[in-house]
Amino acid sequence: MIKFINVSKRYNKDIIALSNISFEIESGEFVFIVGPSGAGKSTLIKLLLKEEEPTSGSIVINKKDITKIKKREIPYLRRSMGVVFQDFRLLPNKTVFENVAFAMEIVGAHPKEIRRKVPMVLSLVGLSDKADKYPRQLSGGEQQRVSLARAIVNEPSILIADEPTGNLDPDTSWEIVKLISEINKRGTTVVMATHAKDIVDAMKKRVIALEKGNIVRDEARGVYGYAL
Ligand SMILES: Nc1ncnc2c1ncn2[C@@H]1O[C@H](COP(=O)(O)OP(=O)(O)OP(=O)(O)O)[C@@H](O)[C@H]1O
Repeated sequence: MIKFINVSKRYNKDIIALSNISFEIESGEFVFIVGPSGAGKSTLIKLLLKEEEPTSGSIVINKKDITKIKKREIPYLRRSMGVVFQDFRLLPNKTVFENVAFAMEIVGAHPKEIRRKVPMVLSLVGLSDKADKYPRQLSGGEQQRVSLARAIVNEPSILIADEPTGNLDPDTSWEIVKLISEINKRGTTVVMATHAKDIVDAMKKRVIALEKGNIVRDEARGVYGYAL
Protein backbone atom coordinates (compact mmCIF):
# COMPACT_ATOMS: atom_id res chain seq x y z
CA MET A 1 0.00 0.00 0.00
CA ILE A 2 1.27 3.45 -0.99
CA LYS A 3 -0.27 6.64 0.32
CA PHE A 4 0.72 10.23 -0.49
CA ILE A 5 -0.94 12.70 1.86
CA ASN A 6 -0.70 16.38 0.86
CA VAL A 7 2.81 15.92 -0.48
CA SER A 8 4.72 18.88 -1.82
CA LYS A 9 8.27 18.96 -3.13
CA ARG A 10 10.07 22.20 -3.70
CA TYR A 11 13.63 22.06 -5.05
CA ASN A 12 14.30 25.71 -4.37
CA LYS A 13 12.26 28.87 -3.98
CA ASP A 14 10.99 28.83 -7.57
CA ILE A 15 10.69 25.19 -8.53
CA ILE A 16 7.66 23.40 -7.14
CA ALA A 17 7.99 19.87 -8.54
CA LEU A 18 4.93 18.49 -6.69
CA SER A 19 2.20 20.64 -5.26
CA ASN A 20 0.12 19.23 -2.43
CA ILE A 21 -0.71 15.88 -4.03
CA SER A 22 -2.67 13.05 -2.41
CA PHE A 23 -3.46 9.57 -3.69
CA GLU A 24 -3.57 5.98 -2.53
CA ILE A 25 -2.42 2.81 -4.31
CA GLU A 26 -3.71 -0.50 -2.97
CA SER A 27 -1.55 -3.62 -2.76
CA GLY A 28 -1.54 -5.48 -6.07
CA GLU A 29 -2.57 -2.48 -8.21
CA PHE A 30 -0.91 -1.56 -11.53
CA VAL A 31 -0.65 2.21 -11.92
CA PHE A 32 0.78 4.32 -14.72
CA ILE A 33 2.14 7.76 -13.87
CA VAL A 34 1.98 9.97 -16.96
CA GLY A 35 2.51 13.61 -17.78
CA PRO A 36 4.64 15.91 -19.90
CA SER A 37 8.34 16.42 -19.29
CA GLY A 38 8.88 18.27 -16.03
CA ALA A 39 5.44 17.34 -14.64
CA GLY A 40 6.96 15.71 -11.55
CA LYS A 41 6.99 11.96 -12.36
CA SER A 42 10.63 11.34 -11.49
CA THR A 43 10.28 13.42 -8.37
CA LEU A 44 7.35 11.26 -7.25
CA ILE A 45 9.48 8.15 -7.77
CA LYS A 46 12.48 9.64 -5.95
CA LEU A 47 10.21 10.40 -2.99
CA LEU A 48 8.95 6.79 -2.98
CA LEU A 49 12.52 5.51 -2.95
CA LYS A 50 13.45 8.05 -0.26
CA GLU A 51 16.12 9.47 -2.54
CA GLU A 52 14.50 12.86 -1.91
CA GLU A 53 12.49 14.12 1.04
CA PRO A 54 9.15 15.92 0.63
CA THR A 55 9.06 19.58 1.63
CA SER A 56 5.74 18.83 3.36
CA GLY A 57 3.24 16.00 3.69
CA SER A 58 3.47 12.31 4.49
CA ILE A 59 4.28 9.25 2.42
CA VAL A 60 3.10 5.94 3.81
CA ILE A 61 4.42 2.67 2.40
CA ASN A 62 3.15 -0.62 3.77
CA LYS A 63 1.71 1.19 6.79
CA LYS A 64 4.95 3.07 7.62
CA ASP A 65 5.35 6.82 7.26
CA ILE A 66 8.67 6.83 5.42
CA THR A 67 9.24 10.51 6.13
CA LYS A 68 9.53 9.55 9.80
CA ILE A 69 11.48 6.28 9.72
CA LYS A 70 14.93 6.03 11.26
CA LYS A 71 18.06 5.77 9.15
CA ARG A 72 18.61 2.16 10.12
CA GLU A 73 15.14 1.29 8.80
CA ILE A 74 15.90 2.57 5.29
CA PRO A 75 17.47 -0.71 4.05
CA TYR A 76 14.24 -2.53 5.00
CA LEU A 77 12.20 0.05 3.11
CA ARG A 78 14.41 -0.32 0.02
CA ARG A 79 14.07 -4.09 0.23
CA SER A 80 10.31 -3.80 -0.09
CA MET A 81 10.74 -2.07 -3.45
CA GLY A 82 12.32 -3.26 -6.69
CA VAL A 83 13.30 -0.62 -9.23
CA VAL A 84 13.97 -0.56 -12.97
CA PHE A 85 15.17 2.46 -14.92
CA GLN A 86 15.26 3.55 -18.54
CA ASP A 87 19.04 3.06 -18.72
CA PHE A 88 19.09 -0.44 -17.11
CA ARG A 89 21.96 0.40 -14.69
CA LEU A 90 23.58 -3.04 -14.81
CA LEU A 91 27.10 -3.61 -13.55
CA PRO A 92 29.23 -3.94 -16.71
CA ASN A 93 31.90 -6.17 -15.18
CA LYS A 94 29.49 -8.73 -13.80
CA THR A 95 27.69 -11.43 -15.77
CA VAL A 96 23.91 -11.64 -15.94
CA PHE A 97 23.94 -14.22 -13.14
CA GLU A 98 26.29 -12.07 -11.02
CA ASN A 99 24.23 -8.90 -11.56
CA VAL A 100 21.14 -10.61 -10.16
CA ALA A 101 23.11 -12.43 -7.45
CA PHE A 102 24.61 -9.12 -6.32
CA ALA A 103 21.15 -7.81 -5.39
CA MET A 104 20.80 -10.80 -3.07
CA GLU A 105 24.34 -10.54 -1.68
CA ILE A 106 23.80 -6.96 -0.52
CA VAL A 107 20.82 -7.99 1.55
CA GLY A 108 22.83 -10.80 3.11
CA ALA A 109 21.23 -13.79 1.40
CA HIS A 110 22.80 -17.20 1.93
CA PRO A 111 24.93 -18.44 -1.05
CA LYS A 112 22.78 -21.56 -1.27
CA GLU A 113 19.66 -19.41 -1.55
CA ILE A 114 21.37 -17.30 -4.24
CA ARG A 115 22.23 -20.42 -6.28
CA ARG A 116 18.62 -21.53 -6.03
CA LYS A 117 16.82 -18.25 -6.73
CA VAL A 118 18.90 -16.57 -9.45
CA PRO A 119 18.21 -19.33 -12.03
CA MET A 120 14.53 -19.18 -11.04
CA VAL A 121 14.14 -15.48 -11.81
CA LEU A 122 16.31 -15.69 -14.92
CA SER A 123 13.97 -18.38 -16.20
CA LEU A 124 10.97 -16.19 -15.32
CA VAL A 125 12.31 -13.38 -17.53
CA GLY A 126 13.35 -15.82 -20.28
CA LEU A 127 17.11 -15.45 -19.92
CA SER A 128 18.24 -18.84 -18.66
CA ASP A 129 20.58 -19.24 -21.63
CA LYS A 130 22.27 -15.86 -21.08
CA ALA A 131 23.36 -16.32 -17.46
CA ASP A 132 27.08 -16.22 -18.30
CA LYS A 133 26.95 -13.26 -20.68
CA TYR A 134 28.02 -9.71 -19.82
CA PRO A 135 25.57 -6.79 -20.27
CA ARG A 136 27.44 -5.51 -23.36
CA GLN A 137 26.75 -8.86 -25.07
CA LEU A 138 22.99 -8.40 -24.70
CA SER A 139 20.37 -6.42 -26.62
CA GLY A 140 18.58 -3.53 -24.89
CA GLY A 141 15.51 -5.67 -24.28
CA GLU A 142 17.61 -8.44 -22.75
CA GLN A 143 19.41 -5.95 -20.51
CA GLN A 144 16.06 -4.64 -19.30
CA ARG A 145 15.00 -8.24 -18.53
CA VAL A 146 18.12 -8.64 -16.40
CA SER A 147 17.30 -5.44 -14.62
CA LEU A 148 13.75 -6.74 -14.00
CA ALA A 149 15.13 -10.03 -12.68
CA ARG A 150 17.38 -8.07 -10.32
CA ALA A 151 14.44 -5.91 -9.22
CA ILE A 152 12.25 -8.86 -8.24
CA VAL A 153 14.76 -11.39 -6.92
CA ASN A 154 14.29 -10.26 -3.32
CA GLU A 155 10.50 -10.50 -3.73
CA PRO A 156 9.60 -6.85 -3.14
CA SER A 157 5.97 -5.98 -2.56
CA ILE A 158 6.29 -2.99 -4.93
CA LEU A 159 7.92 -2.74 -8.37
CA ILE A 160 8.77 0.78 -9.47
CA ALA A 161 9.57 1.37 -13.12
CA ASP A 162 10.80 4.79 -14.27
CA GLU A 163 10.34 4.96 -18.05
CA PRO A 164 11.39 1.29 -18.45
CA THR A 165 10.76 1.20 -22.20
CA GLY A 166 12.35 4.57 -22.99
CA ASN A 167 15.37 3.02 -24.73
CA LEU A 168 13.56 0.16 -26.45
CA ASP A 169 11.86 -0.35 -29.82
CA PRO A 170 8.06 -0.86 -29.82
CA ASP A 171 8.09 -4.69 -29.99
CA THR A 172 10.71 -5.03 -27.27
CA SER A 173 8.84 -2.47 -25.16
CA TRP A 174 5.77 -4.66 -25.31
CA GLU A 175 7.74 -7.74 -24.22
CA ILE A 176 8.97 -5.82 -21.17
CA VAL A 177 5.50 -4.51 -20.34
CA LYS A 178 4.05 -8.03 -20.61
CA LEU A 179 6.69 -9.24 -18.17
CA ILE A 180 5.91 -6.40 -15.78
CA SER A 181 2.25 -7.34 -16.10
CA GLU A 182 3.07 -10.98 -15.26
CA ILE A 183 4.95 -9.82 -12.18
CA ASN A 184 1.90 -7.73 -11.22
CA LYS A 185 -0.39 -10.75 -11.65
CA ARG A 186 1.76 -12.62 -9.14
CA GLY A 187 0.73 -9.98 -6.60
CA THR A 188 3.39 -7.27 -6.83
CA THR A 189 2.16 -3.66 -6.85
CA VAL A 190 3.46 -1.86 -9.96
CA VAL A 191 4.05 1.88 -10.31
CA MET A 192 5.29 2.76 -13.79
CA ALA A 193 6.14 6.26 -14.99
CA THR A 194 6.02 6.39 -18.77
CA HIS A 195 5.63 8.41 -21.96
CA ALA A 196 4.58 5.31 -23.93
CA LYS A 197 1.11 6.34 -25.06
CA ASP A 198 0.32 3.14 -27.01
CA ILE A 199 1.15 0.96 -24.02
CA VAL A 200 -0.89 3.00 -21.54
CA ASP A 201 -3.87 3.13 -23.90
CA ALA A 202 -3.82 -0.62 -24.57
CA MET A 203 -3.29 -1.79 -20.99
CA LYS A 204 -6.40 -0.10 -19.55
CA LYS A 205 -4.88 0.20 -16.09
CA ARG A 206 -5.19 3.00 -13.59
CA VAL A 207 -3.62 6.23 -14.82
CA ILE A 208 -2.50 9.10 -12.60
CA ALA A 209 -1.72 12.11 -14.79
CA LEU A 210 0.53 14.90 -13.53
CA GLU A 211 0.87 18.38 -14.92
CA LYS A 212 3.08 21.05 -13.40
CA GLY A 213 3.21 19.16 -10.13
CA ASN A 214 -0.53 18.62 -9.80
CA ILE A 215 -2.67 15.51 -10.31
CA VAL A 216 -4.94 16.46 -13.19
CA ARG A 217 -6.49 13.01 -13.70
CA ASP A 218 -6.77 9.74 -11.76
CA GLU A 219 -8.77 7.13 -13.66
CA ALA A 220 -9.32 3.45 -12.96
CA ARG A 221 -9.09 2.21 -16.56
CA GLY A 222 -7.45 5.25 -18.02
CA VAL A 223 -5.68 6.37 -21.17
CA TYR A 224 -2.47 8.32 -21.74
CA GLY A 225 -4.15 11.62 -22.44
CA TYR A 226 -6.55 13.46 -24.66
CA ALA A 227 -5.64 14.85 -28.05
CA LEU A 228 -5.66 18.62 -27.88
N1 LIG B 1 17.36 18.04 -8.30
C1 LIG B 1 16.61 19.02 -8.79
N2 LIG B 1 16.89 20.31 -8.51
C2 LIG B 1 16.12 21.32 -8.98
N3 LIG B 1 15.03 21.13 -9.74
C3 LIG B 1 14.69 19.88 -10.06
C4 LIG B 1 15.45 18.76 -9.61
N4 LIG B 1 14.87 17.62 -10.08
C5 LIG B 1 13.80 18.03 -10.80
N5 LIG B 1 13.68 19.37 -10.78
C6 LIG B 1 12.59 20.17 -11.41
O1 LIG B 1 11.36 19.71 -10.90
C7 LIG B 1 10.36 19.66 -11.92
C8 LIG B 1 9.82 18.23 -12.06
O2 LIG B 1 10.85 17.38 -12.57
P1 LIG B 1 10.73 15.81 -12.75
O3 LIG B 1 12.10 15.31 -13.13
O4 LIG B 1 10.09 15.23 -11.57
O5 LIG B 1 9.74 15.71 -14.01
P2 LIG B 1 9.35 14.46 -14.92
O6 LIG B 1 7.87 14.50 -15.04
O7 LIG B 1 9.97 13.23 -14.41
O8 LIG B 1 10.00 14.84 -16.33
P3 LIG B 1 10.59 13.85 -17.48
O9 LIG B 1 9.40 13.24 -18.15
O10 LIG B 1 11.31 14.82 -18.39
O11 LIG B 1 11.49 12.87 -16.82
C9 LIG B 1 11.03 20.19 -13.18
O12 LIG B 1 10.74 21.56 -13.26
C10 LIG B 1 12.50 19.97 -12.92
O13 LIG B 1 13.28 20.88 -13.63
